[in-house]
Amino acid sequence: MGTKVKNTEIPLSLEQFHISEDYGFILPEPLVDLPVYYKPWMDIARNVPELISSHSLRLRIHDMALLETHLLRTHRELRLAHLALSIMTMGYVWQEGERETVKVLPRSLSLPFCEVSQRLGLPPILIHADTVLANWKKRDPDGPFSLENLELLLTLPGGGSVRGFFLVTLLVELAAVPGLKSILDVINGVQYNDVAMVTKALDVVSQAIDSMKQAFKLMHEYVDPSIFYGIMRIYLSGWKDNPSMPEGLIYEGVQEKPMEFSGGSAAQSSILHCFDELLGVQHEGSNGDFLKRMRDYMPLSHKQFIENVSSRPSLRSFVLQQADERLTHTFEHCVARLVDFRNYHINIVTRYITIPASRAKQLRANKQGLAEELDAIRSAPKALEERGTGGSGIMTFLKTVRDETKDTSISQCTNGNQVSPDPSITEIQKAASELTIE
Ligand code: HEM
Repeated sequence: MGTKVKNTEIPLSLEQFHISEDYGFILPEPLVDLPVYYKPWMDIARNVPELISSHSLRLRIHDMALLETHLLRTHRELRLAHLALSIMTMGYVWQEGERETVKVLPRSLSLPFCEVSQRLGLPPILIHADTVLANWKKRDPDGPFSLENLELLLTLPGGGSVRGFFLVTLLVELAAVPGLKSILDVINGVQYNDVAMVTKALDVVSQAIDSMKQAFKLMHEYVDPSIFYGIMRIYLSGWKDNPSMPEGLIYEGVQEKPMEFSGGSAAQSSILHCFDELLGVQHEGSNGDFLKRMRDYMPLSHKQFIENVSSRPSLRSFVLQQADERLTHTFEHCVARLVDFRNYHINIVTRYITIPASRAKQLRANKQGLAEELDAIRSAPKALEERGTGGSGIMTFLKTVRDETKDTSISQCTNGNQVSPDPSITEIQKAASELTIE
């Protein structure tokens, strides 16, 4: 079973890593407001889209008072403060698009943002744990956890598509919760040599990955690709490996040297990292480095949970050792579901980034198209055409990560576990190839 035998005596619980039994990595019932002293932040943070469209957000932030952070006491207060400061920061930096970026984040934002971030162990930039995990409330508190009954606390330019993007991702996180809980049973089952327990728990993980894909499908209904590409994406972008901010950003009053941070991306979601570690998926080279780095953009206790799962005895070795037909089949099925999820993700990325990027190039070259479409695409950042908001070169990265997942299969998918492409996927890929993507 290799060299990874550590931690075997310590029973693992979600609670010790601040992971909720009901909500997983989602912050349960985030606060909707901060103590009244922080009204100047919340007044601006609640109006970021309007202030950007009137080009007055930067002015408002220059006039904003420098507030102390010691009155923020609880974890949930700190999370809401991080969300509010991150939304203001992204708006401040990208207010005028990629052409007129700033070099310095003023001290009224940079000082409290860095203090709050330090207390949370998070970077001072917008992250998945802000916009998705801690940015929701139920309209009717007794109603269901459904898109119709959910609202964002704070938002960015892009209207209903921003709401759809963050809330659909939230539903994907929620769909993962039974799988997350079953990770503990898999680990215990391996520890006690209980093949039936491992098989049953792995089955739940597979079902959870399927439910995540079902939730993911809502993206098509709630998020418009041209709004996502042309308006929203830039506000999620960071200042690391970003050609439009090659030097990074100076956080005034914190340090004179510019700092570099990746932008917000669901690559910072802890859930797929957990499933990868459980199944033994190995991400090598620069892709592996990028994914590892994304763990520094997660709440510390979630990162520690992933590391703990990774330090447990190898499930894959256990499956090979046991040579139990049902267990092997269940393991293979689980790997195939994860490959299928990543294929679906690749196709979403094709629809929301690759196709609009290709269209943008065409429009720029021909200067022909519908006025509305031209407008949206013109404001789209050129620097992000080939890159993800986290800074990765998108397609090669995503396909390699998908292929590394396939490589975890014991039989290399030779007996009926192949992942058949979704019909909608084939259509999207056909449409994409007709647009001659480079
Ligand atoms: C319109 C919807 C989405 C788009 C356009 C999109 C785009 C991207 C891009 C461009 C990357 C490359 C990394 C980067 O530089 O940011 C990425 C990575 C990733 N995204 Fe998404 N994403 C979407 C939704 C989601 C959702 C809902 C999830 C699920 C929680 C997700 C999970 C991931 C993961 C885990 C990675 C890392 C690569 C991997 O492990 O396969 N994404 N995404």
